[in-house]
Amino acid sequence: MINDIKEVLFSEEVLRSKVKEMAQQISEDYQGKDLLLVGVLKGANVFMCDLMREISFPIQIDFIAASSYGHSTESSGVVKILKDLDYSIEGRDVIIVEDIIDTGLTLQYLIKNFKSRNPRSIEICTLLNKPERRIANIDVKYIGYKIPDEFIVGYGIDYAEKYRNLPFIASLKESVYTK
Ligand SMILES: O=P(O)(O)OC[C@H]1O[C@H](OP(=O)(O)OP(=O)(O)O)[C@H](O)[C@@H]1O
Ligand code: HPA
Ligand SMILES: [Mg+2]
Repeated sequence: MINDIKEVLFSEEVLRSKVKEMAQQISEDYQGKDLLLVGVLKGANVFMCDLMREISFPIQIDFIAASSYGHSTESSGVVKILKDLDYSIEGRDVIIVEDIIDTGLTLQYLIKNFKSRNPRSIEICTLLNKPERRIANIDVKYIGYKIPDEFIVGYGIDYAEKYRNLPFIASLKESVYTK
């Protein structure tokens, strides 16, 4: 697995302190509110688990599973919902938690879908933002890092369903996905 890595972009230690900082900001902004964090599976799984444990008051969580990349490094442009939310978000203060925003097509679809369910408020929190490839314009309140236009893996993020279990975030050697 390590032989497939081009460069480590964010180590475990660096991620830990960034996630803590993001959770502290959310804790300040949402203190006294009835916050629901919605993780977008599968990619946001690891980030969501670390983020929620650094939030300083009781929150609720839910997950939606959405996929548009499949086994490719390019978005198919079609967002498939593989698992919907378990609970209603009507009247709730919702933060959608994403691992990465690339073209923005996944979030464009999810935000439209969520808004039709009448939440009280809806904001976005993403660990990574890759603005160079953006197709859909998304308003993002919480961003961990801006990253260059490279295909990355680790900390929940996959290529062809693999590498999610790397504890750090890294770029992948092009030979891995061009062969
Ligand atoms: O901004 P976009 O171009 O839409 O890309 C971002 C989305 O792509 C990835 O999901 P993917 O479809 O790979 O599903 P996964 O989370 O199960 O890996 C990632 O987790 C985001 O949800
Ligand atoms: O760079 C990426 N890596 C993995 N999955 C992704 N989904 C959107 N962008 C990426
Ligand atoms: Mg993926």
